[in-house]
Amino acid sequence: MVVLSQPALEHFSLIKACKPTSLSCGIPVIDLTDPEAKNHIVRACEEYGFFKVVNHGVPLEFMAKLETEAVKFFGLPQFEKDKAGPPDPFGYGSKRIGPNGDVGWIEYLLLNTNNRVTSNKTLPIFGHSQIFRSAVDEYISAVKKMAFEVLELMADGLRIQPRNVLSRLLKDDKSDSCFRLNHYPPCPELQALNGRNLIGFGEHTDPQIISVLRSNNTSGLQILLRDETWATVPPDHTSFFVNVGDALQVMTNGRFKSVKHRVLADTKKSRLSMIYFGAPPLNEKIATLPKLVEKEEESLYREFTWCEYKKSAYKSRLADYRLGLFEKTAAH
Ligand SMILES: C=C1C[C@]23C[C@@]1(O)CC[C@H]2[C@@]12CC[C@H](O)[C@@](C)(C(=O)O1)[C@H]2[C@@H]3C(=O)O
Ligand SMILES: O=C(O)CCC(=O)C(=O)O
Ligand SMILES: [Fe+2]
Repeated sequence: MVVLSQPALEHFSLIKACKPTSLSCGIPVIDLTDPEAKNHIVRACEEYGFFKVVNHGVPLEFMAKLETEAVKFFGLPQFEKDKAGPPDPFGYGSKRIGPNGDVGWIEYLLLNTNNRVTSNKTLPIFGHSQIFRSAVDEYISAVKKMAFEVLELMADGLRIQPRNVLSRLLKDDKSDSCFRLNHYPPCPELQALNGRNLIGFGEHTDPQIISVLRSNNTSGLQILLRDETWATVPPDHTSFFVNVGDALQVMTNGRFKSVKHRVLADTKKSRLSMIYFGAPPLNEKIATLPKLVEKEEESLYREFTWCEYKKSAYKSRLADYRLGLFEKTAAH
């Protein structure tokens, strides 16, 4: 990522620094080995749409290996990284997020989680390093397994059967899940911008079912609480953070809320994050789970396919409320 002089920062979103609450004690922590995990997960999804996962079973070695390889990739000369772009839909991107004018202090790699060979960007990304490719594969398969377990515990907690009602969507060979590596370089120029913060990744909800995030020990991630205040999530490089996505909000008829989140840039330290976005197959219908409504009419959302939702999401700006178009009360 090319480092910019201070006037160039004007192109990026700056926000008035507010004192965010630190949620160190408040964020729900789910221990996957706790027999009560299923109930804690449901409560966390209802109250925050977000939780931290410990005792997750993913080897720390997989996380560390992928982090090392990603740092190497983002450390390559700009012209090398650009060979792997643009991210349409997969590949390397810098500063621009999505197709509709959003920008951030970020560079990233977007990858699919199935059939990675189909992309002609694969060579510039992995051509130099089989180690990077296998670190990505190893990490994704371990995190997927953990995501399936979280979704099965969620179904148990919601008392829905079969317990794979959610996990089967991510397990499907045609699942449209994707994977993202984000690098937020330090931004020393920020120090001069008194009382302002630079946006690394603007506020948004994730469109998928769940997102599973792991980062290095640099802070930056914030979530929006029910009282509309931003809370800083203390980083923990050994744990995972799970977001409820829009599709899960619909499947639970709004009982679980997709969490609004954003990332602020740091003056001195790089942030590196890796996120698995668990999505259903493109042709899958997204609708409230029958066990969670008495009659279909009680569903707040009309039925749609993941493909329809995704198309609509990619026409929106990051901060837009994307589910609005799919609410039954919406005029369309
Ligand atoms: C502005 C956009 C970027 C995004 C596609 C979108 O039009 C709206 C949703 C954005 C988001 C957020 C979660 C994931 O990071 C992502 C890959 C996704 O599926 O939806 C991004 C999209 C992106 O960066 O292309
Ligand atoms: O990089 C992060 O910490 C979060 C990024 C994010 O929310 C996303 O990629 O959707
Ligand atoms: Fe996100």
